[in-house]
Amino acid sequence: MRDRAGGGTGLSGLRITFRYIKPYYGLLILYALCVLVEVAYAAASPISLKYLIDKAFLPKDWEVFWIVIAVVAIGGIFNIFAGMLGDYSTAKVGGEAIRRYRTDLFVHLQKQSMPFYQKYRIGDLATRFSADMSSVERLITSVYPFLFRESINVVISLSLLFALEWKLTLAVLAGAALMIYSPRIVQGRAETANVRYKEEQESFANAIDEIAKGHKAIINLHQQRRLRERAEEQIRRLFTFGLSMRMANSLMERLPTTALLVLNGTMLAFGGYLIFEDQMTIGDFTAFLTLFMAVGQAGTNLTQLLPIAIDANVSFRRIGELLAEKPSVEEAANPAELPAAAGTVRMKDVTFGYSPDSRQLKEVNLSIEPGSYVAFVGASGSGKSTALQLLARFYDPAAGAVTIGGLDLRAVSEASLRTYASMVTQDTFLFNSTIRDNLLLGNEDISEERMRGAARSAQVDSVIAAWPQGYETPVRQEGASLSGGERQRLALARALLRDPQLLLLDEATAALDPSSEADINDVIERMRGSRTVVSVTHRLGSAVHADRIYVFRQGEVIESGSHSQLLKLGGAYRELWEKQQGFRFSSDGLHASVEADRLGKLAIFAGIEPELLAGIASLFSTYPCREGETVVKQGEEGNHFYIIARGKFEILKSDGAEEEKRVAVLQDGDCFGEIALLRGVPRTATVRALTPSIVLAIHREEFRKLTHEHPQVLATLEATLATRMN
Ligand SMILES: Nc1ncnc2c1ncn2[C@@H]1O[C@H](COP(=O)(O)OP(=O)(O)OP(=O)(O)O)[C@@H](O)[C@H]1O
Repeated sequence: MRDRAGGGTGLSGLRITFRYIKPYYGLLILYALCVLVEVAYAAASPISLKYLIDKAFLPKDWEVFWIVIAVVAIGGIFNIFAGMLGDYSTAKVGGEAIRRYRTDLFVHLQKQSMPFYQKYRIGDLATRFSADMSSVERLITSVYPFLFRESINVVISLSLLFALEWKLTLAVLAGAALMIYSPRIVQGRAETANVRYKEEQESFANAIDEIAKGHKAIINLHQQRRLRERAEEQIRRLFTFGLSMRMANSLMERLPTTALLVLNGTMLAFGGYLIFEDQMTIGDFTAFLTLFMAVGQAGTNLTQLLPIAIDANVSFRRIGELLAEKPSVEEAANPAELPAAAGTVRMKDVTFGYSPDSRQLKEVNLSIEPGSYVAFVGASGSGKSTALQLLARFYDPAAGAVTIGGLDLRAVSEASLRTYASMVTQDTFLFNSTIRDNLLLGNEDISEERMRGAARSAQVDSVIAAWPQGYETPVRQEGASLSGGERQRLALARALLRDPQLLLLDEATAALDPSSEADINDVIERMRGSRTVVSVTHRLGSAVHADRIYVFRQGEVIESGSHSQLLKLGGAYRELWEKQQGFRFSSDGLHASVEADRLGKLAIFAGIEPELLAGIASLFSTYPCREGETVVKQGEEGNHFYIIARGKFEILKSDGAEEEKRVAVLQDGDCFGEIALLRGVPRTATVRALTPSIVLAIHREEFRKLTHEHPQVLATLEATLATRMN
């Protein structure tokens, strides 16, 4: 749990407020003057009573009567104007202060690097910008001005009370200490309840964000009930914390009111005694009583501000926590500009970890010539995307350096790097605007022809043209209304429009069908010579024509060279390559088949004669899977064996009570569910598609028919699986 409230009475909030209102000192002085007028008038009114009673009513003096009435009326007019002017000053100063505070927070958030956005979830940030900012706004625009005015009011009224009757005032003051200190008894409890309530609000906002973003997966996995129960539990906690916060707040407000009642009694009794003893006139007593009522009311008002001040102070701390975060990737004090001309991109002995005690890249060295096409390949989790993100300076290396044209990226200005390099990430983000706006990103200088040219290169122009609103089609839910392939192509078109020297592609064609993928690979290859392209891909077919391929394994570059050089080397690349061979696809990618030779390379079919393998190959059917689709569910009986012809799947395990945990990622050429060929046992894990994928599947019954005629196949399979399990 973060930032649990300690003590504190809002001093840090006061200091921050002062910093933000300081530039408006002219308006602040005006406000102070207006308050003086208002307070003086409020204090003078009870005194006028003393004169009315003692000098006008009792002696029946009309002249004094009219003078007092005239003074009160003229003062009242001044008072109204002073009030209006004071309200304007506070609204203006408070509004400006909160505007600058909000902007500072927004700018600060924009400067943050990836770790910040991994630490704070959307609900955390949204709550601090909305609920917490509103609390602070209320404090600055209403509470502080009120506090200032009422404090002056109390001071002036108290001085007058002393002047009227010091003994009675002293007696009253002793009781007032009760009023001031009583709320402190519950202040700590109120603060803790307030922090808990806000944290719960934050976590509920995160839950709403999750159900909005993951609605498809939730329906698909039939998780509505589990999430509803979780939400009910959160709402219940909101209720409980809200109740204890409100009870603590109301106790804080009631204690001073109770103390005020005791004070009233004291004053009446002691005041009565002074009148009986002729130490006080009736006029003095009436004026004293009226003034005392005003002071008492002001004191009560002040104590009633306490819950609001506590609430705002907690909010100040929560916003302050964000403002204290330092970006892990910072711009140099005097940054250099990357030249427009392309330079060699290098990684020199780069070591990097997402956390201080982990190493996702270990002493990586690579060199990418200007205008070349380079591919990063390797198993899932080997560090390809991490290396690409360091080339885009989303992170800085822990050791070593990333350079472009000899300039260390840490010394380069962010603006020039973003113009020089553009990245298409795996998780395409689209703004909730139109398709056109998503492509142009506000750059109105780009002609219609250029925009369409980029869309054509990314194979998305004809798709957009087929939509009724064409380029004006609105994008909703950050692109969730579009298919994964459409999003990926739009992201590529957007990157091409920026015309970067260095194009960084992270699995940019993973969600596309084979023919669109081939078309985009053509476009990328045609860029060779004019643009440097670095492409992360797990599909080696896309890397065949690369000038240089870097093979990653566990954060290290273990091989590099051209496709033919790496095949000749006969190492990890060759092994990966062979795993991905032996599949045929229709151009729309809806149908696939596997060759008998390829089946023979799977451990479970090793040693089976080629004719029988051909028979087994013909039994496989094609299953295209949508992104997020669950192919195998943990606990359900399995009756299919699967080979991934194209795509990426995650293997998830859960021990029942806990959330599912990813234990592996499988991709092109991998297989799963072998045991289902022999018997129907519950699946030990869930398998879910990470990208649109194609799997080949064979049903146990189909396989059984074949093994009836050829029992040796079953015997081979039994033997292989038995060896694996031992
Ligand atoms: N933001 C992150 N925080 C912590 N660990 C991460 C983060 N991103 C990636 N990793 C871990 O770093 C390692 C390398 O991941 P990376 O994404 O670079 O691999 P990859 O080869 O690109 O794999 P894939 O093709 O599946 O994306 C993996 O173990 C991954 O779990």
